[in-house]
Amino acid sequence: MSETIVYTHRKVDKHVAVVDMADWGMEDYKFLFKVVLIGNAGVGKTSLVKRFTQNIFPMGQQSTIGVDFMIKNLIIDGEKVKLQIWDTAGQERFRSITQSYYRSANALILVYDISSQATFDCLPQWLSEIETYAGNNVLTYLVGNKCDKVTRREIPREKADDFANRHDMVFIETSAKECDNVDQLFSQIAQKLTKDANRSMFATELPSIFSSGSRPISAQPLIDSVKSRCCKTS
Ligand SMILES: Nc1nc2c(ncn2[C@@H]2O[C@H](COP(=O)(O)OP(=O)(O)OP(=O)(O)O)[C@@H](O)[C@H]2O)c(=O)[nH]1
Repeated sequence: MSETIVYTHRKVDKHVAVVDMADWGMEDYKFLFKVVLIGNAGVGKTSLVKRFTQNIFPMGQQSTIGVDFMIKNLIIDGEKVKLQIWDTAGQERFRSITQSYYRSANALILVYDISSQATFDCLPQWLSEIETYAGNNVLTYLVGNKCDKVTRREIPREKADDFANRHDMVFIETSAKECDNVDQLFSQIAQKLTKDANRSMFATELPSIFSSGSRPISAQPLIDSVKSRCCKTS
């Protein structure tokens, strides 16, 4: 497992910019969110992460061994947010290692390959893994990757959309190769998590530890600590 910090700077839309580490101090951010990618081997998890974090699509990508992680900084509506992106191995033999990363995830990205029926057929198994190992309120996205393979499509978009709706997931199709919807995927997740974390803070009227110069917050422990305080005082 290795931590890689990558330097890129671009604007995704009027709300979100992916920014260079050099612009911030290491501890200078409001929220830290953990995002974990899961799904069968070869669906393109590593390629999605590399496209988002480094804006590259390396040919001949090696299979992931265990887990890998990357950090990316974003500015969401003026707030500094750090995404810790965990890329897990799809191969069955790593399953017991990768399962241990679900619990602390703020968001899960479940990936299949739109040109492979087999990867879509495995989704119920992945959902049962999520149910067993992830937290209750984890934000889950279903991602149909390789949407550039138009003539080899095996899963109609509507079928996947329907599956996602039935299982309370947000659905999006991407192409790591063609850079389709990849920034949108990660920035939508970061925006939703930021909104939810801000809402939780506001609802519980936390003291003003978030004013400038405050220490960074890892979103899940923050929300947990807010909940436990509420219980004590009520
Ligand atoms: N056409 C096309 N090929 C892709 C795309 N994304 C990934 N690939 C290819 O699919 C293969 C597998 O990609 P990976 O990113 O290694 O897949 P993975 O899900 O990380 O695989 P594991 O690490 O084994 O779990 C590679 O040959 C990639 O080049 C895509 O969007 N379009």
